[in-house]
Amino acid sequence: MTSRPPLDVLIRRVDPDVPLPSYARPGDAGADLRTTESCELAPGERVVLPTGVSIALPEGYAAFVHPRSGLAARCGVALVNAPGTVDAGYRGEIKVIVVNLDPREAVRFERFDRIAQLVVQQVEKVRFQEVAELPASARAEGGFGSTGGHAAVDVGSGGSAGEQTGGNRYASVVSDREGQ
Ligand SMILES: O=c1ccn([C@H]2C[C@H](O)[C@@H](COP(=O)(O)OP(=O)(O)OP(=O)(O)O)O2)c(=O)[nH]1
Ligand SMILES: [Mg+2]
Repeated sequence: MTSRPPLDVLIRRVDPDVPLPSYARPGDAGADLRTTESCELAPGERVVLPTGVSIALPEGYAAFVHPRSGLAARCGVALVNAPGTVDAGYRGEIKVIVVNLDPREAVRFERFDRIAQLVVQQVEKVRFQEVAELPASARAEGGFGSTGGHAAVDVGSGGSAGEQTGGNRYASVVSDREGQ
């Protein structure tokens, strides 16, 4: 099997001392990102951590900031927006939005700890072609547990994705409506 040569991605250190993102093992999909700031997160607390690097991806690519499974399993650390999307045109410092989901324990990060991993992928740019009817498919409109295995979520008529029936358990996104 022939493997493709690696893609060259331009990178700039915002923090001159930060180690560059690197793959821990051959075959890894994600290159580990480090934080340049130390911090302590109380249970439930979130923080935006700098990584000390910015990149210039070729057009047609995006980078995705994924959580590290070990941190999630051991400490309950998650990324609020996982996976974070780094656009090809973004030249700012890559940031990581970390949350401590452990109900009891604080979590501490030291400078240069590995906090997330960056997966670079080719992405399609699409042209949306509006039609009155979409072509038929086996799944049709079935979603959210429609194949069984657990109680299907009733999203109701006009309900937003993920809305729970019988309660107001979804967060309002009012502040995001300006851009629509
Ligand atoms: O985990 C992340 C996610 C995003 N970004 C940067 C790169 C990305 O190109 C930019 C914008 O991200 P996104 O499009 O997800 O955020 P938005 O809220 O839609 O902001 P914008 O209005 O700037 O697109 O922020 C990060 O550094 N880390
Ligand atoms: Mg955006």
